[in-house]
Parts: sequence; C-alpha cells; structure tokens
Amino acid sequence: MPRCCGASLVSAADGNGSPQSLGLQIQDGNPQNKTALAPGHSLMDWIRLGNSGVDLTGVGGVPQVVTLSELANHNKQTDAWIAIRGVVFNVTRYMDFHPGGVDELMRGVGKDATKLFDNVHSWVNYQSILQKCIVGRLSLQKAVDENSSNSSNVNMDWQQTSNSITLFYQGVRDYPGIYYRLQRLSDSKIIFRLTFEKHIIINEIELIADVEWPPIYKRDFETMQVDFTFTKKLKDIWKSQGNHTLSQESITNKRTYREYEIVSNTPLCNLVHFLVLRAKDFLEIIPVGRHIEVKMNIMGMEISRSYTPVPSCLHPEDMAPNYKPDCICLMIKRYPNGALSPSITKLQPGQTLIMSNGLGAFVTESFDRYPVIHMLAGGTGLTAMLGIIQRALGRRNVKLINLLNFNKDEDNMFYVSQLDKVSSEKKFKVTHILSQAGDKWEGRRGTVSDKLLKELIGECSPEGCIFTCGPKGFMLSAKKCIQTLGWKSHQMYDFDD
Ligand code: HEM
Repeated sequence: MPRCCGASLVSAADGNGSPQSLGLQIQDGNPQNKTALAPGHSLMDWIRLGNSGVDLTGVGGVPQVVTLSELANHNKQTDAWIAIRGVVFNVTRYMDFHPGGVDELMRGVGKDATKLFDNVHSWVNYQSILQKCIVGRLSLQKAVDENSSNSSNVNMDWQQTSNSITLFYQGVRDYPGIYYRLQRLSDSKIIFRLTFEKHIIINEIELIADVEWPPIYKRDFETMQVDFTFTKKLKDIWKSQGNHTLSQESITNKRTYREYEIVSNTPLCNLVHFLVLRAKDFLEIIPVGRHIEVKMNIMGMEISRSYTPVPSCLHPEDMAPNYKPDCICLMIKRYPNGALSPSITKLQPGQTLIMSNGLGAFVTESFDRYPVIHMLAGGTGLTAMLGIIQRALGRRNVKLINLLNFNKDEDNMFYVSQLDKVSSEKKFKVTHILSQAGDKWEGRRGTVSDKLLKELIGECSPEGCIFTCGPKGFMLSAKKCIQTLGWKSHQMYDFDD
C-alpha cells in the first residue's frame, strides 16, 4: 500500500529536476521510524546532488547493456548496481540517502532486485529518484550463453487430449524478444527454433504419431508463453510425446529468405492493400516491432523493401480473409510511381514473392513498465503500431493506449473502421488527424505541433512511453515536440518508416 511519506508517486513532472518534477513530496528529517539519515542526506540533498552535474551513473552517462554476471560484479557498497524491471541503476551514491538504510539496500545490489523491491515498497517512484543513475539495460540473454554447458533454462513441456497435443516452452518470461520458428519435416517431425538475443535453440521433435499442419498457437502477452496445439490425425492418448533433441547455435547476421505464396490480397482503401502470405511447411512468430524484407524480380531487376508484419486483426470480426496460423500479414501502400509497391499490391492468390526472416532489434518488453502507451503514426507508420496495440490490449497492466493517427487526407486513411471498433474498448483511444482534409471532414485537422501534442499526449509523465513511426519529416517534428514537452529519451522509441 502506498504511504504518504518521504517519497510518493504522482504523475506531474516539469522535468527541471525539482522535487516536484520528480513526483516527490519533500519531508526532511525522519517522520516515520525509518533509518535516521546522516545530516546532508535528505531527499532534498539527493536531488541537489543529482542536479549538480556529478556523474551518478559511473559510466559517463553512456547507456550500457549489462549482463547478469557483469551486474553481479557490482555488489559492493562502494560499487553497487541494482536492476529493477530491466533497467540497471548505479546506487553507490544513493546508499547513504536510502531511507531504509544501507544494509537494506545492499540486499538488492548486484542482482535483479525487482521482486525484492516490490515486496518492500512497490509504491516508491524509483525511476524518478534514480533517474540520474541509469547505467543501462539488463541484457536479456540471461545466463544461457554465460554458463553455456546446458542449451538453456527453457524447457519444452506438453499436454494432450485424445484429439490434440499442445507443446510449449516454460521459462520464456525471462527472455524478452523471443522469436519462434517452426518447420515441418513430415507429419510427425517438427523442428522448433527459438531465437534469443544472441543464440538459437533448436529442438527437433519426433512425435509418436502423425499430426495436422499447421498448429494453432495461443500467445499469452503477460507470461510470453506460446502454446502450439497440433490436431492428432488419429484420436488416441499417447504414452509419451516422442523423442526430441536439443542443440544450440550462435546467431549470425545472415538473413534467410523463403518463398511465400499469396493467400489473399484485399484493398483496405484506394492505396493500401492487406496481404496474407504463407510459406510451405513453415510457421514463424516474428516479435512485435521487427520488420521483414520483401524481394521481387521486376523487369529483370531484384528490388527489395522493408515492411513490418501486422496482426491478422485487432478485432475478431475483422479477421483477414483466409488467414491460418502459419500466415504472415502485411499492409502495403501502393505508390503509383514506386519501384516495388505497384507490383506487390497486384499479386493474386497463388503467386509468390521472397521474404526474409524478421529483422531489427526492437524489444517491446523493455517498455512493459509503462502503463500508458502513446503512439504517433504518420501515414503507413501505423503498420508498426498495430502489433504493439494488439499486445498491449492483451496486457493487464496497460491502462491506456493512445494512438494519434496522422494522414494527409481521407484518401490516404486506412484501417479506420477497424481502429474505431477497437477504440470502443475502454483502454484504446484513437484520434485521426488530417493535414489536408476535404470540407466534409469533421475530425481533427493539423500536423504535429507542440500545441496539438500538449493537448493529446500531454507533458512528460513517468507512467508513459511514446512510439513514433512515419516519414522522416514527420519523425523529426514529432521528436522535437515530444522533447519540448519534457519527455525523456528512455521513454521514446522511433521506428524507421
Ligand atoms: C531492493 C532492495 C531494497 C530494499 C531491501 C529496501 C528496503 C527498504 C526498507 C526496509 C525501507 C523502510 C520501509 C519503512 O519505511 O518501513 C525502505 C524505504 C525506502 N526505500 Fe528502499 N529498499 C530497497 C531498494 C530501494 C531502492 C533501489 C530505492 C530507490 C529509489 C529505494 C527507495 C526507498 C525509499 C524512497 C524509501 C522510503 C519509503 C517510504 O517512506 O514510503 N529503496 N527501503
């Protein structure tokens, strides 16, 4: 339960480093029975130290990616790092300012102390108090490539009914950004490839009897577990799931390409098409926010472009035509003079194109601590937001998803009714904004500006993060306005359009 004393959570922040901007109420002294702090170590003194220009990060303020073993090395009172919700803080200088005392704080140093911290005082606004102490991000690969003898801490488990068998991996919660790829070798043989930050676990499974392809998969956006359910060809209860072998390989930057067949191609508006594609005997779940590269041979020339895969729907009533779990969906805008888009948007079911594996390094889970998600989408920048919206809708701790959907005019808008339908759900809000709307447009008009963003996303709040995607000019203006409103770089992520 939050208590009103040394530090309390409020959302207003003016970003100038004052106690109020840190969301703190100041009380010098020791009103409760907490450890008596030495003179000169009140919260006010701590804020003054933070504003003095001293480097409290100990790493010159250059964000690092910190592995668990590296974190463990900083476990001394004179060199103390602590990780909370994926962010590593240097708390060496905070030691003598900690109202719970040095010994208590020392219980959490050198490790991921999220649980301990939450058990003691989940209401403490540590992000504000330690905002000048950020060392960087906790590496996601955990101990796997640090201890190496074992393939992973991730174990495959299974459940069955007489109709189906469900396979899933336990322990995936600790590996944000995990990427699943399944390849069917025969009716009973499947290879699972789980890609982590720096390595791939390959699990070759020989089931004891035949199953249908593709499996249905269910994603839990809280635990990150994915269940793959295969229908058994013959109804039966199996004594075991069969044999499986595990191996591991390092990630190379090599792109892999595969042929995809067009399953359906549906115009969403004059210019934007929704494509459903499938590769033979292959299923992949590309992490949210990653992109793929599409290649086509056009008049003897190989042309390629990047696109972000989109969910098959945001609302069950809008499911893409002919979609099956092994399909990938793309939204593609036709630029009449474009090199590739006129050809892709003309493709008919049965025709093929070449597509790469998922690319990029965005890890959506690193923003999971923010209960409020703002999104600024310019034109087709919306496509990068849809996967984030789908995931956020499935997460309990997200209080608000606030999408600002910028377009030039009515002809360039797409996916509007689908977004509006989802916005009838309480926590999703969409505002369509047109810069050159016709006379009949009754919605918002304008472009990205300080005034508009101040009204629609507000000034910096520690609860929120902001994703931006759109054309270059849009991104530049958006970034400037967001910064003017006091938002910090660690709360923002820009996708390249
Ligand atoms: C993870 C290891 C930590 C432990 C075991 C711990 C323990 C404690 C304890 C026992 C108290 C006294 C609670 C009371 O008033 O009865 C306290 C207070 C406090 N701690 Fe921590 N702490 C930890 C980390 C941190 C960190 C990283 C921060 C950074 C901001 C922090 C900020 C505070 C504040 C502001 C209070 C006063 C809370 C209040 O008055 O409600 N603590 N801590």
